[in-house]
Amino acid sequence: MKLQLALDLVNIAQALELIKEVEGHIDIVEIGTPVINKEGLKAVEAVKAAFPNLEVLADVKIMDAAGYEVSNAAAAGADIVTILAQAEDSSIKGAVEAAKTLGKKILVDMIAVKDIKTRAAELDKLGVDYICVHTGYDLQAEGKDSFEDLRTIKNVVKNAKTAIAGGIKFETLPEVIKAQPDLIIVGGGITSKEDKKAEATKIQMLIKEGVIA
Ligand SMILES: O=C(CO)[C@H](O)[C@H](O)COP(=O)(O)O
Repeated sequence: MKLQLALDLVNIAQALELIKEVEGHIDIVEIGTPVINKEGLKAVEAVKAAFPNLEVLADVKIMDAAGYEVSNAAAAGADIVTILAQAEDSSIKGAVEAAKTLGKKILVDMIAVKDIKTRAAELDKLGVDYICVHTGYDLQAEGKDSFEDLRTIKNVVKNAKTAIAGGIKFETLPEVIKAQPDLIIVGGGITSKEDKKAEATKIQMLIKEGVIA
């Protein structure tokens, strides 16, 4: 199980500062959609230039023109690029093809998908690298989470790695670990804390132990 830190509510300078604090305790850093929408792919460029040894995910949430979008994110330094599960199959194929050519990976975000089981099985056959269940901020505010969805995709996904995102924090981590995803994505659960390094350390240790509550 790997830990991905999601950075959503920061500018480039704040992102660089924050990563410096927790660098040794995360596997992947995500440049979140709000950051890319505000600052552009230069946010990805800046992070990759400053932390070349860290895997960088560009959360561009592609919906169309997938090959082109993947190429742009890859050129900026992204190692992993996101596409929405609700994109056309031809877009998913385009993203996978471009990523393979460029030596990059595709993470599919299942946000807002109604039939998780069917779509996850389809995406798995299309050759994506990660399938990620995700409760976005708007549903988190209604008290929703993705724990059940994670168990669902774990039962149908045979080839891709599984991931989970959305409101995960130290206190809810045991529930996530129980389902054994390959990748756990934590944003506010680390970035909202006063001592981000201490929180990332605690979370990383729990993940490494693979503790099952
Ligand atoms: O993709 C996102 C929002 O669309 C976030 O990066 C993801 O939800 C993780 O952040 P948090 O742990 O704060 O929910």
